[in-house]
Amino acid sequence: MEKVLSVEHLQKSFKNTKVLKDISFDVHQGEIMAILGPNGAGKSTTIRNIMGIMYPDEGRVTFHNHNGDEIPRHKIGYLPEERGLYKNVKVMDILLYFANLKDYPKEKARKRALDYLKKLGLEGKENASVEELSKGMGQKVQFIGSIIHEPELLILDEPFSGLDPVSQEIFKDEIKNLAKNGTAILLSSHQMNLVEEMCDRLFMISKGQKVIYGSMDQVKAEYANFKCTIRGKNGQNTFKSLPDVTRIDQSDDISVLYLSKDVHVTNWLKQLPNDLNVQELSVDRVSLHEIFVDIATDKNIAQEAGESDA
Ligand SMILES: Nc1ncnc2c1ncn2[C@@H]1O[C@H](COP(=O)(O)OP(=O)(O)OP(=O)(O)O)[C@@H](O)[C@H]1O
Repeated sequence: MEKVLSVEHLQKSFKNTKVLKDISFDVHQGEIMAILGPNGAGKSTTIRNIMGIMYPDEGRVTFHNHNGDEIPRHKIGYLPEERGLYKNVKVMDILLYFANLKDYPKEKARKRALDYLKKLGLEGKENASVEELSKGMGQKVQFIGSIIHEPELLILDEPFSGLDPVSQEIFKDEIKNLAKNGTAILLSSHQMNLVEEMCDRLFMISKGQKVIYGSMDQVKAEYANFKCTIRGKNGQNTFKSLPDVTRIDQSDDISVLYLSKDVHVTNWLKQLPNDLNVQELSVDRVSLHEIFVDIATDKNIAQEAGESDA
């Protein structure tokens, strides 16, 4: 698929602190690319540099063949982390205002607005004033505002925050639909389960630096080793002679054994000691959530596994 956005070697400092250190990634047509990282990692700063809200000290942002101020911003949709809509304005008026800012035809925008209000469970709210809406409803309206003009690239900074689980699912499906229809999507989110379900590729950043970059499948193959969870009364010594165990977490009667990368699971299971107390046993892949927590807490799964590059 065609490359829509390219971020190359971005560097940015605030006062004397470097918050972006050589950030590079691409977003392609029709894909959902996640930008992930702990609080303060530099996600929003990266996004603000892409949007031209601030400028990088080094590096460049390219949208199709355009750089810097030449980028046609009306072809980009943006849901910022900071939410806010004018309070005493009708929902439809504010959506038409967003469309107008992007030079999008008014009648087409009205039709799209009504369609999306319906899809997002806000049918009949077009004449409500924004101040009558709940926080989640307001967020839905702001989301519609970011896509009303059929952008080629959609940047969503924490789109799920503050939404109930049902609304999160609706947003997730809608974002997937947009990608299916060709929109390139860059998504920042802390909801790892949703990211894991919906994203094609991910870029993980920690302390302003790349830690992981690759397709979801590559990342899983590279970092999501197996773990074996055993419920039963077992001491640390029980597992001492077991091969291919990189870490053991034990609390009460639960032991979680993290297995090394290329372990053959069935062969490994055969080596469990005979005197093991097993009430329950499961073998699973480490989730994206666990990979994230390890990186954020400097346990460094990523460094152990080696870096993936897309
Ligand atoms: N305008 C600014 N002036 C000074 N420092 C800033 C500014 N904006 C961001 N920072 C700093 O840059 C770093 C990265 O912040 P950023 O908002 O990009 O992180 P983030 O990954 O989006 O975090 P979060 O998940 O908490 O939203 C932080 O240390 C933050 O304090």
